[in-house]
This record gives sequence, C-alpha cells and structure tokens, in this order.
Amino acid sequence: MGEVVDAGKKEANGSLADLNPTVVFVLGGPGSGKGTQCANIVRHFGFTHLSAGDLLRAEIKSGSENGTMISNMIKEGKIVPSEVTIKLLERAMLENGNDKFLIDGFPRNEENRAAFEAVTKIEPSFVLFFDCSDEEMERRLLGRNQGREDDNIETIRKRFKVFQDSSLPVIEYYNSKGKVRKIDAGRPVEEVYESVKAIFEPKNEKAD
Ligand SMILES: Nc1ncnc2c1ncn2[C@@H]1O[C@H](COP(=O)(O)OP(=O)(O)O)[C@@H](O)[C@H]1O
Ligand SMILES: Nc1ccn([C@H]2C[C@H](O)[C@@H](COP(=O)(O)OP(=O)(O)O)O2)c(=O)n1
Ligand SMILES: [Mg+2]
Repeated sequence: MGEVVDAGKKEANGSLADLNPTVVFVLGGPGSGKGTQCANIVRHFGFTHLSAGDLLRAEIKSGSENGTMISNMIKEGKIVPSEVTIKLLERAMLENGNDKFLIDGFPRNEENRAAFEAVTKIEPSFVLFFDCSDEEMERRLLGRNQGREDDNIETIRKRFKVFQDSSLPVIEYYNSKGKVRKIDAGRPVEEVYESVKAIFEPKNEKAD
C-alpha cells in the first residue's frame, strides 16, 4: 500500500541502526576552520554537514524549553549536557536520510564521546583534527562577524581552556585507536582543503 508523503516535510523515520550511517567527526579548536572545510567536503564528497553548535543555536531560536540553559552555557563557553546534543544529532541524521555525515564540533568531551557511542552504537570511520595555534584561532574568531554571543575575547579564552582540558583528551583517545587524521589548519583555506581532499579521495594504491 502506497503512503501519501508530504515531500516538503521530512519525517524522522526508522532508527539509526537501520540507517547505519558513515560518520566522520570533525574536531579542532574554536576558529580552526571546521565549518569552512566541512562546506568544501559536502560539495565534493556527498556528505551532510551537521554542526553541533549550529544545532544548539537553532534549538535556542526555536524557543525550546532548553533554550535558556543552552544559551547560558554557550555564553560561558561550557559544553551542553550530552543528552541534549545527542538528541539533536540523532534527529538531524534521521530527518536528513543521507547515510554519510560530517559531525562537526562533537564529541567535545569524554561525556559526549561515551554517551554518543552508548546511545547510537556508531563508531566514526575516522576523526579529522584541524590543528591551529591559539593566536591564529583568536584572530579568526574576532574577525568572524557572525554576530555570535561567544565570539568575544572573554568567552574565547574560556573556550580555549575547555578545548585544552576537555576536547584534546577525546582527540588523544581516537589517536590511540589510530583514527585521527591531523591537518595543519593554520594555512590558507585552499591549502588546508588540499590536505583534506587527499584524505577523502579514494586511494590509488599501487599493486606493490
Ligand atoms: N584557513 C583559514 N585561514 C583564514 N581564515 C579562515 C580559515 N578557515 C576559516 N577561516 C575563517 O575563520 C573563521 C572561523 O572559521 P570557521 O570555519 O567558522 O571555524 P570553526 O567552525 O572551527 O570555529 C571564519 O570567519 C572563517 O571564514
Ligand atoms: N558538542 C558540543 C558542541 C558545541 N557546544 C556549544 C559550546 C561551544 O562553545 C558552542 C559553539 O560550538 P561551535 O562548534 O559552533 O563553535 P566553533 O565552530 O568551534 O567556534 O556550542 C556544546 O556544548 N557541545
Ligand atoms: Mg563552527
């Protein structure tokens, strides 16, 4: 029996287990260029880009009951409880229906990592790590001009500390599993993308 489907509205159908998506985590400090490079990857390699920060900001705008809590945490540079962020990521994956996702800015701490694994049973294929100096990231964030409440020097310093203390250990964890692809993100956008592309392109392996 055929079902009438409203093509304009995507339904969150099925489960993540059915979808069994390919996931690449895109990590790096604030301002390292995660969002910029994800836009390039989407154009060439057919992934869907999900930024945890964008999903949280959309949740604030939607007037959700968690909005005030999320907004306060972002202003303080703190990491929102995993439960909230994981629900948003799960919903976005199921609504979208693609089976290849770049998850940008997540997992940002050990709690994010362990909870995502426990809830979704998804293991990332690999982790892109954009490595960039604090000086360069600070310059970029202060010039970003997206009207973000957290792109001020006081919050930026807090975000750098959270990255050092909470996010780098997650990258170390994946590094110990051989999953990290580290990229020098301090170079111009096009140069960084050349390195990114080489990671996503199928390898032309020589027979011996
Ligand atoms: N390689 C680069 N060189 C200079 N500026 C960059 C580079 N990559 C991104 N930017 C700029 O820096 C700011 C932060 O980039 P963004 O992609 O939003 O980083 P993230 O998502 O990691 O915080 C943006 O204004 C962006 O245009
Ligand atoms: N996994 C995540 C990702 C982001 N957040 C919150 C806390 C972060 O400082 C803000 C902004 O994240 P976002 O990835 O958009 O920031 P950057 O692109 O790294 O500058 O959102 C979170 O609580 N948990
Ligand atoms: Mg970003």
